Amino acid sequence: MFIEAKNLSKNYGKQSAVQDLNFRLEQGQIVGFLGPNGAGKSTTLKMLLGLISPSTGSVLVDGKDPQEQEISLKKRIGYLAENNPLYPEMYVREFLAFIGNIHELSNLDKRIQEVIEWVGLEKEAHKKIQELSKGYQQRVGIALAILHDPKVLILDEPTSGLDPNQRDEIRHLIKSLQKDRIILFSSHILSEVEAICDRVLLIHQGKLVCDRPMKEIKDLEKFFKEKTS
Ligand SMILES: Nc1ncnc2c1ncn2[C@@H]1O[C@H](COP(=O)(O)OP(=O)(O)OP(=O)(O)O)[C@@H](O)[C@H]1O
Repeated sequence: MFIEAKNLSKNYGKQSAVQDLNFRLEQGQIVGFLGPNGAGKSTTLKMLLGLISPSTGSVLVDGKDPQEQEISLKKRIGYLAENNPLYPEMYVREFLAFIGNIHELSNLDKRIQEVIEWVGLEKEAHKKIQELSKGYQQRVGIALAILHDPKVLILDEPTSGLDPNQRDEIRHLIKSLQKDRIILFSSHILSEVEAICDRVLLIHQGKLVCDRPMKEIKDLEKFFKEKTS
């Protein structure tokens, strides 16, 4: 499986949000997608998911346009949105079952239990989502993203709102999912990107200003500032 952006651009009215991006993502890599506020990260992620269409250029998932094969593609992609939209009135298990049914998963109870343990929600799983702390709500979002065992994980700031211990746990979790998957995640926490990513895509004012292996970048914070100021 691969995801390819080819001359990808998006304008909102007269404003250009993303300009002429080119990159290719392969399985087995965790790729950090970085950039200052307003650089165009969420816009790019939404185009990769087929949620919004490019103004020009294209996204290819296994050589196909995600907008033309929306349902089959959704089965292969897990997405944690930046604002992590959840149903606050639902209980954790009820919510995961609701989503699992949409994905038509078999052995759903077993899978829900597995995912709940995986993201460390055992003690909170009997609660309504609105009763959970921000960090635990974030874990529900991650449980949701991985429930159907997708081959591609797109995570928009997965550790926002988490304390340092929780961040470590989620980091290990993401690492454990690396094999055979494409994982793309955006984060403003550069130490986390340094610890977890194999590769860094850096976007500034809608343009890709770096696509490099993490090991070639000595000090990511310094590098980020040099490229984006
Ligand atoms: N629906 C929209 N309509 C108009 N402009 C938009 C829309 N969504 C994003 N933009 C603009 O496009 C640019 C890129 O925004 P985007 O949300 O992709 O950036 P980002 O890198 O994800 O930022 P952040 O780190 O702050 O979340 C910004 O100037 C933003 O105001």
